[in-house]
Amino acid sequence: MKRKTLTQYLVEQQRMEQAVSAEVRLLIETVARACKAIAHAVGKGALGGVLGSLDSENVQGEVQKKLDVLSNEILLEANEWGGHLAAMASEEMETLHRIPNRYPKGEYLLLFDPLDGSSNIDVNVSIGTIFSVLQAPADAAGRDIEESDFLQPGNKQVAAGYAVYGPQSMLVLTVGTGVVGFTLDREMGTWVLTHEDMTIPEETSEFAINMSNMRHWEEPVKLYINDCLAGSTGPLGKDYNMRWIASMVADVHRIMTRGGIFMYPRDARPSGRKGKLRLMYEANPMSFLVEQAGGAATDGDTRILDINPEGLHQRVGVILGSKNEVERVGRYHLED
Ligand SMILES: O=P(O)(O)OC[C@H]1O[C@](O)(COP(=O)(O)O)[C@@H](O)[C@@H]1O
Ligand SMILES: [Mg+2]
Ligand SMILES: [Mg+2]
Repeated sequence: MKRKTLTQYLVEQQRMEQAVSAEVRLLIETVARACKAIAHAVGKGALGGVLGSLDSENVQGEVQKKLDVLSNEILLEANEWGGHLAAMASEEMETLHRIPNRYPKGEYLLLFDPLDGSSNIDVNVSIGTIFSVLQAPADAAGRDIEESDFLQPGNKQVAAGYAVYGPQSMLVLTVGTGVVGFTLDREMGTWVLTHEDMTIPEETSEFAINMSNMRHWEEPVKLYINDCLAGSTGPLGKDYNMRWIASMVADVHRIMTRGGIFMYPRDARPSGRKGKLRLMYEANPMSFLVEQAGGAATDGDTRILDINPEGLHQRVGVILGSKNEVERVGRYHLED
């Protein structure tokens, strides 16, 4: 059986489903090309001199790894001259990056976490790239894009996806017509459609959370996890399994494949009150994908895709995955 490539899939989405414009199709192809270059750099590891940290910190005060910066540069360079973007924003940059005047401009905005799971880079565990596409507001035509143009709720995303650099490199994508997955054919250098119609089972008995933060969590999360730990003799009546890779991309990819619930909740630490993960670069694109695959995503109280962002680097509590389990955690919050 001859499989479709990413290009063929996108042409179909444009011509037959009218799910993407020609610009978005080209934009996604450009992001995918950049992810291929990042996959290549990741694969070289110590041989390519890409492991280890730099002396710099990003805007969030986190030490930057060489691969954080390299991946950011690859994405910026690949997308600058394509003519489909008005501006970009990244977890690794303090403010937006407007398309320079020497290049043609388009009407879309691209946001990304260039390298997700930074703590796993040097230990050879799966990492990834997450991206989100928005349309610039109509009144932005003919003027410079501002940060406020990016501050749209996640339900306005035109497309979102992630690449996971693991035993295989995969690109998982939604343009609002379900979720599909492509595997990188390393010999041919092509993204090949291998996972059609990815769906998350509604039920699960597998949770993912960083248990070392337990003492800081809010009460509903503590109660829920305690009930999971109580297993089949506890109130939930079943034994749970636990996984925590510490790369959101890899944890979400597992959930996309076999279900589960992923939680990085708000907590009582000054650094955790608003959550750890970033709304615009991590929570929104992943929530769009998860919902398109039949799952759910909230911050405990509110659907993530309905949150009105206040800042580019805003953080948020994240609870996402199998629908019935996410709703269950929502009930713990309601009872609080
Ligand atoms: O080290 P912790 O607290 O378990 O946090 C892990 C989480 O942090 C992240 O690595 C944050 O992303 P970055 O690596 O892009 O900063 C998530 O991918 C992951 O889920
Ligand atoms: Mg990240
Ligand atoms: Mg990152």
